[in-house]
Amino acid sequence: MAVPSITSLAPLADKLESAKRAAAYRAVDENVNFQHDKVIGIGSGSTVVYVAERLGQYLKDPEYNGLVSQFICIPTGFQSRRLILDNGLKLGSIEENSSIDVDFDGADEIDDQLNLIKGGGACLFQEKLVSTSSKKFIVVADYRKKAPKYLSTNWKSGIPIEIVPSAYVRVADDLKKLGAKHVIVRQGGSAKAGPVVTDNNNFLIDADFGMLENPSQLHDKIKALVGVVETGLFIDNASRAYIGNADGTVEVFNK
Ligand SMILES: O=C[C@H](O)[C@H](O)[C@H](O)COP(=O)(O)O
Repeated sequence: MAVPSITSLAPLADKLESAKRAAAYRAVDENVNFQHDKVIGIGSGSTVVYVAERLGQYLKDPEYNGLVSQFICIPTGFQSRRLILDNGLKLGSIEENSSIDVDFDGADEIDDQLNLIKGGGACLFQEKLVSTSSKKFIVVADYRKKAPKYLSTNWKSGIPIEIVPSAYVRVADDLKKLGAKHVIVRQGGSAKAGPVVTDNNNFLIDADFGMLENPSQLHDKIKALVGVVETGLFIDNASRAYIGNADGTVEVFNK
């Protein structure tokens, strides 16, 4: 079956989903070099679902099947592993593929320099490992994610920070000393009594520092704290961002 053209797609019932799909499909169409790319990173979240879906459509197209069936897809967590398998793509590991041709991932917020907040879905460490191992890192997101200028303008729940569980009190205290106004250990809510446990068996802290004029400096300070595994600030990492709008149009921002 030939890959459906973007212009022929029927709109989805939910406009937000249409926006995510439009961004993801176009990002795949414009950033996978089917002749040369061999290793593809597949991130986490609700937008990247459509990236895997689009690659699955290419896999079913006889014109691309021979190439896409040879792609090795590197996941960023449990959900993304399932996305790869459910779309018939070949699952690989970063241990065997430490250089990735192109990585696609979502974001919680994107500033005007293409710095990101990520980790709203608790997947930030593996996402950073994969995105910083990629020659191109393409962000896919819907219209709610673009900050007018600075990070933490729209994303109000704080910077996600993955930490070693035994260090949670110490890291929380140190974050307050760095200026965090509000610090919480993320809880599982009705789905789990107690803290969220990441795919790496760690905890997450969400630390609210207000609007971020210098996210790079803050990232460095947080990263230096004992007990911090990684921060959800992705600095100077993304190559390009595809932002889907409710009307199905997509805006493209380059680094
Ligand atoms: O931990 C989750 C990831 O960083 C996601 O990529 C991020 O939360 C964006 O997810 P969504 O595409 O669902 O907005």
